[in-house]
Amino acid sequence: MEDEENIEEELLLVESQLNGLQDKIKTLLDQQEELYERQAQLKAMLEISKTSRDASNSAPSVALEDWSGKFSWDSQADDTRFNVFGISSYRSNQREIINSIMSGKDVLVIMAAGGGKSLCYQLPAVLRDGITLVVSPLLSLIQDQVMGLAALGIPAHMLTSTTNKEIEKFIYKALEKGEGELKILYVTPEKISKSKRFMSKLEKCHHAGRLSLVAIDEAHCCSQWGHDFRPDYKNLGILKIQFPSVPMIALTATATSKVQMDLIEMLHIPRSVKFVSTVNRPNLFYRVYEKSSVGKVVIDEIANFISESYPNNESGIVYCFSRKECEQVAKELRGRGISADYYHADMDVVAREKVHMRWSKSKSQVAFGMGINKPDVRFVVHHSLSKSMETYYQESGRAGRDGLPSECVLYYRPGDVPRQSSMVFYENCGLQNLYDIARYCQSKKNCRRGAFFQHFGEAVQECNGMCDNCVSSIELKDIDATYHTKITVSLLQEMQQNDQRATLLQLVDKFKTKWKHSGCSNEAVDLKKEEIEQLIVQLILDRVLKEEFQHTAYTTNAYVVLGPLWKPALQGNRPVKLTSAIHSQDSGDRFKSAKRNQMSNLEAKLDDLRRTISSRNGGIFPHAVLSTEQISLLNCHTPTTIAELEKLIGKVKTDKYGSDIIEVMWSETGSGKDSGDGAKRQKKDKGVVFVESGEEEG
Ligand SMILES: Nc1ncnc2c1ncn2[C@@H]1O[C@H](COP(=O)(O)OP(=O)(O)OP(=O)(O)O)[C@@H](O)[C@H]1O
Ligand SMILES: [Mg+2]
Repeated sequence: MEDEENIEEELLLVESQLNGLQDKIKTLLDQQEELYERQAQLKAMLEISKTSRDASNSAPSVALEDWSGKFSWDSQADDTRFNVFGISSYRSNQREIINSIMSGKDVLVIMAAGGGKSLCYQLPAVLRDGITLVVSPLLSLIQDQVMGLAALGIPAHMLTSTTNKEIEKFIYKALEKGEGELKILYVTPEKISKSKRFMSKLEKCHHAGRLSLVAIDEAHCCSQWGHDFRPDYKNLGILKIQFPSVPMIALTATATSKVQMDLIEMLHIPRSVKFVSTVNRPNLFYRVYEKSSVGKVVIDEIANFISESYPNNESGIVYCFSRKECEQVAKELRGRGISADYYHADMDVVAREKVHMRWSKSKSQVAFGMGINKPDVRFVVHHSLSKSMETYYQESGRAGRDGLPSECVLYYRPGDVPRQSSMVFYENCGLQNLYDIARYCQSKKNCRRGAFFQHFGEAVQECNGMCDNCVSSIELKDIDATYHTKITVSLLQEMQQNDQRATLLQLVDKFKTKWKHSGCSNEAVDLKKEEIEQLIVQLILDRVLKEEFQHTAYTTNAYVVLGPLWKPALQGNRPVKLTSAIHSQDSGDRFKSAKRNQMSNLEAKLDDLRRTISSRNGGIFPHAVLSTEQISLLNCHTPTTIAELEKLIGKVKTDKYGSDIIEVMWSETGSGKDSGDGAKRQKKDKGVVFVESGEEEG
């Protein structure tokens, strides 16, 4: 009997030790996974650095070459740039890239969206004799390019599944026999990997010395480490093998060192000359809005945002989670008077072309979907978060490709994270990538631009007040959520012991019930539903919790379970902080819409001022000088000193525009250094009437 008790006691002890050990193993496995990841990155970086060193050793001309020097084609290139493309000067790296291509080198170009990659292969295509082959992943992108080139009078065609027989015949003749006028031929990667007929025509073209250049656009699609892997891109290596003497240019807006390494290897261009430009898009204003859990409210907010900020039919794109959602949101926006068209790559050709044309010609304001190429897109709205920072960078980067100020707005709610995670968890690094962008969205303090620099491993540059967090006037506070975390973890622990699971939203409900029962005697603050969601996602990002997936016949469900670091969180050893806005976004927006169309004199003057400053600063976004919310705030609080102003609009803007703003404030409110003047004071008193301060005072 006693023996049995002893055994049972020891059994319990062993079991609890085993549990502890299993947790440690889990943590170690997670660490191992991270280290493997880092190991792969470092290996890739080492390899790239070796490759470029080998390349420069074996071909010293590459290292010695000055790509910005003088070349025999200079005057012809300048003439084509100006007279054909209508471009008055090169942007950063364009000339060097064109020169290296013209010298017959293979080239790898990493240049931000809208940086001007197309010119880098289109100009050499025009200058060199023969036909340039361009591989591009999306029909819509190809259509845009071909349309654009046609407008410039450059003979360009595309050969895709939608090309009619007659044009196909024309293209094949041009390739095979050099008949007809063809300078640039666009194809999708499937043509290279799947059409033997096409490849044999291309071979003939090359054999006759008429294949002048091969360009691989959106080259990141080659790499499964990239955000947009396309299996057919993997087969493009064949091009360099079959046409070794033809220069190849691979272009992308984003490539981590790992992806660069992959590209060089897969495309067989180890000696390529590499040009890397900054990822910074200084003309884009980035912001994240809190997204309501009520679908209709979100649509109202988007509709308000568009009609208020872009009343003159300026073009924009809205990205949604799924095609179905695109269709729905487009319909609802139309119902609210916004001319919105729904557009995606799989639509039937005629319908797609119609939509595309309407939008390109600015007959409709908003387009939905992907891969649309219009330089004067003034805003890109994300109805829900993208699946990675790279994807977001690329999609939001469709705004302002003409270099003019534009805006990128993402509507975020934590509940959208599991929607995405159940789609991406099976992808290579899918969850890790998603959590990176979730971190971007959850942050209320960090510079949005800084997040891009960090993600792409680039030195930080000035944001210049071009993101919400850098210019925010919303007061933030840190809530101590250590106790809430304990409750969440113990809740999940109990559930897991009973073999139960909960989705994020179910967990929020369970949390609320448990919170009520816990008596609230604790000093911890009561969290709003949105804050609980935010906390749970933060705990997932901090690995206190994690997501687990279960497949059913129709769908994949994401559940929240204990993560590797749940124990210290349960013991309260690691304080958890949640950043919260004292004034919620919502009330700010309500404030804004209440003031809409009722601009006071002061607001009108501040609006003028922001336009003057923006044009004085080379056309930066007026919104970036002072947002409409900030104008309302100034109107309300009428600051008359720099110190007061700084409290309302932050340091960066005050340093830059403070004296101008204060001047307007003084002129309108009659306040200022010399406000001892009775008449001015009287004017100020009048100005204050609308905030009813007189009544309060009296
Ligand atoms: N040197 C230049 N001066 C003025 N405008 C330019 C110059 N080079 C390109 N552009 C314009 O910039 C816009 C974007 O160019 P392009 O489409 O080549 O960008 P991209 O780098 O391919 O971007 P993405 O990654 O989005 O495809 C186009 O409207 C183009 O005409
Ligand atoms: Mg491009």
